[in-house]
Formats: sequence, C-alpha cells, structure tokens
Amino acid sequence: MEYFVSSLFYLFLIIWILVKALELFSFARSRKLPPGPKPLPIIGNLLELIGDKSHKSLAKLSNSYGPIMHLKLGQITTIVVSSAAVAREVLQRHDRLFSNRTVPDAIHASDHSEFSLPWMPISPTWRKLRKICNSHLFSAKVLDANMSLRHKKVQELLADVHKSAKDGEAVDIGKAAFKTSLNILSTTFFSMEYFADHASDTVRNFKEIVWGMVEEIARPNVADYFPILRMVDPQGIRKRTTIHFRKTLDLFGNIINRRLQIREKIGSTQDIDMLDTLINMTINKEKLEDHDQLDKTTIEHLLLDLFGAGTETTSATLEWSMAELLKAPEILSEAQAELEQVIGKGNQVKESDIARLPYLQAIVKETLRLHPTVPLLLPRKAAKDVKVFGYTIPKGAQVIVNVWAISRDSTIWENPEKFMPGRFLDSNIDVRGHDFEFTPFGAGRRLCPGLPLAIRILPLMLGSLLHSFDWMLEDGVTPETINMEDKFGLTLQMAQPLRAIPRSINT
Ligand code: HEM
Repeated sequence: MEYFVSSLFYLFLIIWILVKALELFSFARSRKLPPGPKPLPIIGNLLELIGDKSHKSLAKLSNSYGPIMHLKLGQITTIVVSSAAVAREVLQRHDRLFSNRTVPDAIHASDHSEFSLPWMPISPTWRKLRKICNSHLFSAKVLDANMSLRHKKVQELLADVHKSAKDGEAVDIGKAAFKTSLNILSTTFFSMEYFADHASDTVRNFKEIVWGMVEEIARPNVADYFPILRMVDPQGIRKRTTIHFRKTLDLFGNIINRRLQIREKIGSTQDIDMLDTLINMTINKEKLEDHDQLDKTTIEHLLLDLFGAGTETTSATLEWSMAELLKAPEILSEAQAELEQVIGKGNQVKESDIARLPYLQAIVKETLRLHPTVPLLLPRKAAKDVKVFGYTIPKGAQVIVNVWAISRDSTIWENPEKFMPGRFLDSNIDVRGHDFEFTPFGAGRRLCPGLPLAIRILPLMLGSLLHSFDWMLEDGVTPETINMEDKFGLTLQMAQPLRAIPRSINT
C-alpha cells in the first residue's frame, strides 16, 4: 500500500512537471520576441547605437531584421518599429498600452521627472497639463488672439536679415531661426521683450542652456542601460543636467516672481498673456476645479519643457528647409513665385495667408519628412505584454518608433531620398498623427501639443524669408556641395550650420 501511494505521488509529480514544462514551452512560443541581432554578453547590442547616427544604424538593421525588431541595450529590452503598419499598431491600436515613457536618468535632475509633461507617465497630472496646453495655450482661439505678436517677431527677424543684406554678410540660418523661435515663445508667454535684441546675451545664454540640456539628455548614458549605475551617475550627466535645469528654472522663477509683484502693485488678475493664464490657475485655486489648479513649481517646469521642446525643433526644421531650397534653386523660385502671386510684392506674409500657400506648406511637410527633428519620437514603454504582428512586446520594454526610417521607406515614397515638395500637393497626407507613414509630431495620446503653434510659425518664418530676400551661398559653396550631414542628439540637427547671404527684394 505504501509502495502504491508513493508510486502514485511520483506519477503525479512527473505529470505536474510535464504539464508545467509544456506550459512554459507554449508560453515561450506564444511569447515570441521580434527578431534582432545577436546580443553580446553584458553590453547586448549597444555597439549598434554608438555615435550620432543611431536613426541611420537602426534603419540599416531593420533592413535585415524587419520592421519590428528586438535589441538588448545593456539590460534594457528595446523594440524598434520601422514601418507605417507597425507604427499604427503601437501609436494607434495599442496607444494606451504604449503611452508611458522610459525616462533617461538625466531627466531625474532637479526632480524634473516628477513635473515634466513629456516624461511623466499618463496620470491625472499629465491630463491636467495636456488640457492646459490644448485649451489655454495652443488652441486656435488663443493662437489667433496672439498672432500679431508672432508677426512682430518675424518682422524683427527680417529687419536683422535686411541689415546683413545691406552689409553683404552671411546669415547663420539656424541661429537666426532659434532667436526668433525663442522670441516668439517668450512674447507669447510673457508678452515682453525678455529675449529682445538688446538682450542678445540673454538669447545666447538661453540657447546655450537649451543646447546644454539637450546635449546632456541625449548623451549616451551608461546608467540608462545599466540602471543599477544610476546611484553613482558615472558620467556626471545628471549632475551637469541639474546645473542646466537649475539655471532655467531660476530664470522662469524670477520672471514669475516679477509678474506676481507687478500684478499685486496694479491689482490686476487679468489674462494678458499665457503667464497670466497660468498664474491665475495658481492664485484662484479655490475657485477652480481640482483639474485646473497649478502651483508655481509646476509652472516653472512646464515652461522649461515648452521652451526646451519648442525652440530647437522649430529652428532646426527651418534650417533644413532653407538648406534643401538652396540645394534646389528651381524649388526656391517656385516658392517665391507663389508668394509673389498670393501675397504681392512688398506685402508682409501673415499667418492668415498660409492656407492660400499650398506649395510653401508642401515644402514644410517635405522638410519634416526628410529631416524629422525628433527622428525616433520620444521612447515609449510597454505597460504589459502586447502582441503585435505575431510578436510579443514584453511588459516594461522600451519602444522606439523610427520615424526617420518610415518617412524614407521606398515602398511608400517614390524617390524617398529626393526633396520633392510637389508630392504633397495632390495628397491628403497630413502631419497630425493620422497618417502613419508620416508622423513627425508623433501620434496618439502623446502627439506633440505644440503642433498647432509649430505649423503656424514654420511657414510664417520660411515664407517671410523667401518673400523678402533672394539667397546665395557663400564663396566656394555650391548647391551640390552644401553639407547635408546630420547629427542626432534628441533632435536632428545639421552637422554643419547653414550660412547664406541674403539680398533684399521687396524694398
Ligand atoms: C517642428 C517643430 C516640432 C516637432 C517636429 C515636434 C515633435 C515632437 C514629437 C515627435 C514629440 C513626441 C511625440 C511622441 O512621443 O509620440 C513631441 C512632444 C512634445 N512636444 Fe513637440 N515638436 C515641435 C514643436 C513643439 C513646440 C513648438 C512645442 C511647445 C511650445 C512642443 C512641445 C512638446 C511637448 C510638451 C511634448 C511632450 C508631449 C507629451 O509627452 O505628452 N513641441 N514633439
């Protein structure tokens, strides 16, 4: 009897082990990871990403491993998406499950990750900040109301360029565009000339701070791939980012304090500009619903994010547009002809004209296709195991969408490497995140909230520069020899700044 019981016990044990093994086997089978290059011990596939061309290295790898690819970056499981069809699955069908971010260690500097709209997880605070962006900062109504401020700033840009034209000097296009983007944001938010001409040191300082921040956040950080090293910050990246964040937060803190003093002195609580709107959400707390309340620290961090996200992206896109146009004089002439016909010689380009300038809009789109300034979007994170095209994206994996590769996919785009704005003239493809072959502003819940502002500023600035000036290259540079190399940090920049000589036409 004893023998029978123990045999039965062992029989059950063996069956149980077999069942479990079978379960594990079928789990492993059903949990098939996407293909990818073989990882090296410890570092995994990190070597594939070294350098400032990771968008290109990833695109090349995806030619071998397919549009959904699995990499091991140190300890971080990473899934790279490189086709419109897979992007649709991630950014639309399963958007909710991929809406959180993997957060670079640098973002934890100055507790920024707790307050930061781009990096915080989907949460009531994120919803509140998005609602503020959509309803109070970037709605059509608000943008229409402060349109004249942007026109004024673009006129200042033109005045600067006229001066260069008079002196026969070349303009550093990226720098000029950065200054204008910064001025546009600052007058829209603060309705003051904080970064105006006389304060060019402030512009330079701010640009240095923004570049410093972007550079540190984008710098490959060993602590991002081996999270245990976050404790020691081995490359000092978090430490340096703290300095950049602190300077920027102090700058915005001072602007807010000054505004509070002025408001108290004159007894005003009106919404004159966006800063007033934000401040009113802090001081009228008791009158507001919970989801409309803000505090000063949150405003400082929000401004840091909006100025960080809104300046470099816009100016880099404008610089790429000008480079492509200088490379293709016939396209430049066609754009000028459209401007002359619609705006008229000597008249100023206005935001309200943009709808009547389809070729100019097509140039901006084509620039964003060939040179998406955020080529890998911001990294997403899987909330749980998600099946996509038969593969499992495991819970916690980092998900990168290679928009740069998708918008050069030869199965979608004819002559994908060629700058051909005309391709957008007979097409309904738009940048608003519905067409997954072209998502330079992302898509889904995390779609760029600054999009409505960006698509006003870009054609306004570009149209104004083309309508008022002819452009020539500096001695020794020809359209064929313009250096179109890019470098990628968080944003895609021209490796060598573009310089061009203006000649006034509409005087
Ligand atoms: C050419 C101009 C711009 C481009 C190409 C661009 C592109 C992007 C992209 C690709 C994302 C990430 C989307 C995703 O993860 O799916 C993003 C996010 C963001 N952008 Fe922009 N952007 C531009 C201008 C602006 C401007 C002008 C602002 C504000 C002043 C802005 C504010 C933001 C913010 C706050 C986020 C984070 C949103 C979130 O995570 O919820 N951007 N942008």
